[in-house]
Amino acid sequence: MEVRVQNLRKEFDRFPALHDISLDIRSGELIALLGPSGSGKTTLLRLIAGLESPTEGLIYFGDEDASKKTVQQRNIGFVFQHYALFRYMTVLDNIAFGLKVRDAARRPTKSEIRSRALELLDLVQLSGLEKRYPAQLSGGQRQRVALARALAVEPNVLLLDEPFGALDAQVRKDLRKWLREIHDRTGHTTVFVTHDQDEAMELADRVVVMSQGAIEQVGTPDQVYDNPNSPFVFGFVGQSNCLDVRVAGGELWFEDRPLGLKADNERDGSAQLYFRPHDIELRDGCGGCIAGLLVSSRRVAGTRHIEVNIGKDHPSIELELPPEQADSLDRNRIAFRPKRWKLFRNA
Ligand SMILES: Nc1ncnc2c1ncn2[C@@H]1O[C@H](COP(=O)(O)OP(=O)(O)OP(=O)(O)O)[C@@H](O)[C@H]1O
Repeated sequence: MEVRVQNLRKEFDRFPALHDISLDIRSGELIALLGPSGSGKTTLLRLIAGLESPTEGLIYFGDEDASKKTVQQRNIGFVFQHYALFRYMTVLDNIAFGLKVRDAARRPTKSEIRSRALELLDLVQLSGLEKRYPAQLSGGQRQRVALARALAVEPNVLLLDEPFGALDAQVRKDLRKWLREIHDRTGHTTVFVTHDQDEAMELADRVVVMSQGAIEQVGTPDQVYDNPNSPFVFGFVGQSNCLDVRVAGGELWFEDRPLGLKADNERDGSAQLYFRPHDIELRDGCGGCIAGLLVSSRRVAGTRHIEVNIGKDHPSIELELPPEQADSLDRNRIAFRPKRWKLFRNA
């Protein structure tokens, strides 16, 4: 189901947790709400669910105004980071719970409930564990059961709040892939909260980047990574370097040197140059480059990350290079120039 959020504002005791949020979530879409702690992700999720009511604004489910509807009326499926399963119920009973407690008119028969729960258990790849109790499962298995339980009621919208947040890195990675597969099979409109950019980029159809109670950018993972629309998004989604530069005569200058980078349509004045650690080219001589000393070097998977000191008045720069290229550098003089970059003007 399509969900539309219109001009939402939420205050807690006059503290504005969300300012004027508008967002259209398409039917069947998997959307990630991504942002640092306190940016308002969970508050937005709880407003969509009906667990909080907005101070101002509307929420539509399809064409219906759902703003005044209860959680039950909205028919939401939830998975939280620490959403404890019912400890004294078996896995199968946990999954069946939402169907069992339906009012008599909408409740399927006992055998229909059982077969639906078994189907879901199979979907989340836990067949055979139906008689276990939550304490007899791993953390990852518990979250799979929680997802099966949320799906049992055929929710209009599935809301996931850091569902893998408490799990270790490898399990998280596996579950991410698995969740994407389940989503592709079941097609529920899904909103997923995370502060982990890798998780958002890998899983979501679109990413909503939030900061301080507002939406900074909405786009596909490629759009927000390749074309961030603010310094915040550039810095939050992926690694970045930032350098104070000057625009003069359609060119970029760093201190007293031109960088050999054109800024044709920019007015003269100061600006911030953002670029990714791997989007650079090494230079031999320094006609148009940034130069500095190698401070440290560390291996990260297939690349080497090197830190370059470019002068005491500037933050150090991080570059990402193939190990063989990094190892052949003269540590006393690393010269480079961004290949892809973006300029943000100082106000
Ligand atoms: N019930 C509440 N009462 C008062 N303030 C609240 C309440 N819930 C949230 N806030 C405040 O609203 C802001 C947004 O909180 P929210 O939990 O939505 O952020 P978040 O992005 O989900 O953060 P995290 O990643 O840490 O969970 C925070 O400043 C928080 O302190």
